[in-house]
Amino acid sequence: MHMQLVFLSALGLLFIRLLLYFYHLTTSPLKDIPGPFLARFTKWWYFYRVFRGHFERDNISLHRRLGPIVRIAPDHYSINDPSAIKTIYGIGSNFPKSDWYEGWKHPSPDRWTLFPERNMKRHAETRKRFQSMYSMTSLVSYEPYVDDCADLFETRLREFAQAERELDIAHWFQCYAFDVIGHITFGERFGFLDRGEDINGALAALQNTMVYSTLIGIFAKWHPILFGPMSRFKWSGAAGRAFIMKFVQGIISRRKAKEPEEGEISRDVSGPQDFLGKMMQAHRENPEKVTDYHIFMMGQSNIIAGSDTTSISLSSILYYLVHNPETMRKLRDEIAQFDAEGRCDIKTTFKQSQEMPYLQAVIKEALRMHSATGLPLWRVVPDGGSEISGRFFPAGTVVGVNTWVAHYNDDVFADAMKFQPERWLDAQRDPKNLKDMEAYYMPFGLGSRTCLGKHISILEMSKLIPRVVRLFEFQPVERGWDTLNYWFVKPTSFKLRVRLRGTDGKTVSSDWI
Ligand code: HEM
Repeated sequence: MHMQLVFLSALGLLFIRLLLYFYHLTTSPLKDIPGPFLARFTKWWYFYRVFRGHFERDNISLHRRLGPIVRIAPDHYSINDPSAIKTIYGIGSNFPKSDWYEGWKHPSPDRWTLFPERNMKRHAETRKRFQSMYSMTSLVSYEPYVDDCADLFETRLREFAQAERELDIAHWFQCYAFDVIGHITFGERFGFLDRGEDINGALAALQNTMVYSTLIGIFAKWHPILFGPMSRFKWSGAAGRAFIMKFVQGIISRRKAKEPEEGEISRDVSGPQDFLGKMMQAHRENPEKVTDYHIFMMGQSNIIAGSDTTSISLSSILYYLVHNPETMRKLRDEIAQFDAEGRCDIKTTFKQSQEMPYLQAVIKEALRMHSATGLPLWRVVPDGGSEISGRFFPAGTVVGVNTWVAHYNDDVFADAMKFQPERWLDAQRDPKNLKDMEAYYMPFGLGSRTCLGKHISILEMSKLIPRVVRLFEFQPVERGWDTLNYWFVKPTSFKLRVRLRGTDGKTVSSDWI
């Protein structure tokens, strides 16, 4: 009898829920917005599509078929309209990140981090406190660390060239990006470039974290329930996050143990100074403003947000160069010309790289064609609702623009499927076109949540690309590549043959044997 009562109450509750659900469905002002049939009722459609690992393609094709606003899940709308950018992401827009970002943090409220932070006040305060460490003027203090890693990267490529062995350059870019971010953040390289292997399983741990966070975020309520039990399994993304946290804590403790006394600290700000050094100095000066938790949290953010993103972007730049020989030729011509004028060293300085228009256009266009992140940047419509793309969206609706959808919009980027660095140079003569493209160009996100490490990643890319392109020739082993999108759209492999171009870095060698 007792069991029967429980069963009937559960059934009753389910029925009421279904009724409310259908009431919402039929009265919603957004009910006529098109989308896959299942997406009207459940998030499982979105989950399944993301799980397959190619959501950027699904998202583009949905918009091509169904127009600028598409339903992806109940109350979740993907937008493809340049006019929506300012409303959703503009500074002061007040659209917080959605609960999808919950999956990117430890479930404990005390263990918040910057990237998934949904409390807009705490986010703004924290960001303001640390943004000078990521500024253009700070880059000078990080440049020697990048040079160190670029030296090692060059050595590894020379070895592959000499041994006439093909290499997975996506993997080596990952080694480079990890070592650079380790060096810049903690003053020590992790050693990936020395060994070329996944030391202590850190790369795998990060990848597992990506998959876990991307998927669990879709059903964010499950994250606090599943995180604990799943952390026990080494292969799981939850364990991956725990691994990275321990890894970062370990480095910080080692560094603290080595830290000199207050009086011994060098105040030479013109020399290289890593992130941790800067943070620890700020902590000593004002321990309440820069706490131990801040030091840990920002260090961890750099590793998670700044390694794969940069390596994917480097792969993308080289991918489009090796598949577009004419672009490669033009880039080499620019490098040779700047070299002849004494304006481009082998270890290209950041300043020199910024003066090379074709190099910058190549980087920009490659990041348009293949952006590191490939899911909509979900935000919640604030109180009072909002008009987006000619429709009124009630408060609480989740809306987002996917970088890939924006970048493949033919109205903004003519012939968007085509890799054309020249579009950025030609647009200099057409300010309206340039303004439109810039406004819908978002590889680093937008507005108050735009990438904090953007300048650092541009430093890493701008220095390495001219160096390898002038010293080496590359031949792709296969045309095209495969990618997997678990938030980061990662190439699964990118195999190349590599050959030295000649000691002067100018000789173009004969055909591949
Ligand atoms: C080419 C390389 C990179 C790309 C394409 C990239 C892309 C992005 C994007 C798209 C966002 C915004 C995500 C959103 O709105 O949901 C973001 C945020 C962020 N990125 Fe990057 N990133 C790169 C490199 C880096 C590096 C090197 C660092 C650190 C040194 C970094 C640190 C961060 C942080 C801390 C945030 C969160 C900012 C906030 O919420 O205020 N990123 N990045």
